[in-house]
Amino acid sequence: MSSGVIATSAVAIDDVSVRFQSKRAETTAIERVSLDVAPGEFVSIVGPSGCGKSTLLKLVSGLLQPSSGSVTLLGEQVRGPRHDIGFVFQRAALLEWRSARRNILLQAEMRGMSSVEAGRRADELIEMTGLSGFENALPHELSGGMQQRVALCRALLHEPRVLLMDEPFGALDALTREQMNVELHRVWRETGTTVLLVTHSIAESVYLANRVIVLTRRPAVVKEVIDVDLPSERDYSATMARPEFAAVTAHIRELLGAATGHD
Ligand SMILES: Nc1ncnc2c1ncn2[C@@H]1O[C@H](COP(=O)(O)OP(=O)(O)OP(=O)(O)O)[C@@H](O)[C@H]1O
Repeated sequence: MSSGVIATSAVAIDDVSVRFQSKRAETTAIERVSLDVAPGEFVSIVGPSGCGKSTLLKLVSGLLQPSSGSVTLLGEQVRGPRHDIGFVFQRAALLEWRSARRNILLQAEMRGMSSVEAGRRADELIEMTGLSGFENALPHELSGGMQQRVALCRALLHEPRVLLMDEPFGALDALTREQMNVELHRVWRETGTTVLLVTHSIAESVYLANRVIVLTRRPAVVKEVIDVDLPSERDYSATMARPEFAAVTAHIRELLGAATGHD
């Protein structure tokens, strides 16, 4: 940490606004949003389409600078692209000519990691995400869920303390998505990584998170922050059947209904 200050938050978004300027108009995507994410926390972000969720992740990764306010990642103000994070997008974006394992190892090559250490870590992640036996398969030989697992392994290879996920399971069928939720939850518990997840699925947002941030329609402001009071070990079916789960998801649905103005 350059400032010598001990970071109490993994991510601190402080009074951030984002305005996009074009020749035709100015769009305010985010309006005075503040959010603190503790180390090791799993935070889901939900909100109406186009409200500014991806913009929020871009701010944290340093791909975008706020118009006002500040973003701090691991104790350092974000002033440009940060390479000490992991990022998983909706599309796995794998290199078609490289095997699953070599796609994962791409991360190490780009970072100049020791190949022995990277290989050890890749094998550990392959095992953790159930990809064993498919290390040498090419992307077109993998299912959509498997491709996303490879993308997850690639994002975790350098053991980032913060993982950003932008609708990572949006292109998967419902059943595969549930399986990926269970796996992601387990991987998160095993790695202790701080996760910020943008999702359109209310069930996913609640099943995975310690907290759910509900944003309003654009310009996004924080409508409500919901603490998820569920056991940290979460069997999927048992969690879905819990009355607290039903109550929280119903509450979020209501908030989003109000947020989109269709109420
Ligand atoms: N580079 C940009 N230039 C101009 N406007 C932008 C830019 N990036 C995003 N926007 C606008 O900012 C708003 C928020 O976009 P963003 O992608 O963050 O929304 P989102 O909540 O992630 O959407 P979705 O849920 O549909 O993926 C939208 O109105 C979008 O058109």
